[in-house]
Amino acid sequence: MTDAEKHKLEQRILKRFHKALSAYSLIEDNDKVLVALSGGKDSLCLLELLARRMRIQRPLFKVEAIHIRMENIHYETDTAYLQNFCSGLGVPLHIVTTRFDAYAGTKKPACFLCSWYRRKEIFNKAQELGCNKIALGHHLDDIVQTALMNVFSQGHFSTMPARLTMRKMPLTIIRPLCLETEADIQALAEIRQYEKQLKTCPYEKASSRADIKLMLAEAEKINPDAKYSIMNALDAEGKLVE
Ligand SMILES: Nc1ncnc2c1ncn2[C@@H]1O[C@H](COP(=O)(O)OP(=O)(O)OP(=O)(O)O)[C@@H](O)[C@H]1O
Repeated sequence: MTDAEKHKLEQRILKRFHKALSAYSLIEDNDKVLVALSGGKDSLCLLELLARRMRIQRPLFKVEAIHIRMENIHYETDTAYLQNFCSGLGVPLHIVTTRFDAYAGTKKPACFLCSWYRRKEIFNKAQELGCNKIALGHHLDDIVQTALMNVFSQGHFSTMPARLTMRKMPLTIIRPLCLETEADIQALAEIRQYEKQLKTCPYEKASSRADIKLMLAEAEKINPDAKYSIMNALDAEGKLVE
């Protein structure tokens, strides 16, 4: 990629990030945002963008990061790398270790339990740290794929919103990458040389998300803007703010 192409990519990512912040009122003065950092390209990109934005005068907000280690899942996350990454951005990192029992009297799949216990730790830590917002690294492709999966399997038009105010906790979930494409984030990850984390989860298998991705690629042959069209429909129906 030439320097001019890199510059163009960075400008597009920044523009979409700022558009998401203002269109869905994601950040306000005095917010304290806890970024959920998995170590994957999406949340690394999210943390970089929020940490840089934090240094600008308005709005005045603080950023911290959390990484959850699941003791019983052998994710080889390089925590020293995450620590360095956060230090370089001037962001405190909290590493929390937890575990779940995949066989304990429940028929819920391991992936559901893992994600449920991870969220629980993130919510608890956010409240302990006095954070009012939690930022997740989902991007436009994730949001559009989820919408299609919900239409096909759940019978309703809904998705992961850009901003979700929790009813039972004083917390708001935000997704500042909601207008970024996965391809752009992937390209940025290559430019920045984000370290790839080794995932060796024993429960991970081909998901229905992979099938939806293929289907969406087919739809893009008919209309290259198909995913933006689905995103516009979600926006028009008020599905991106709850
Ligand atoms: N172990 C973790 N610790 C903290 N946050 C996490 C962890 N795993 C996932 N998350 C948060 O949940 C989001 C979605 O998780 P998912 O596993 O679907 O990641 P992904 O689409 O592969 O994104 P990423 O590239 O950030 O890993 C992540 O972007 C991150 O914000």
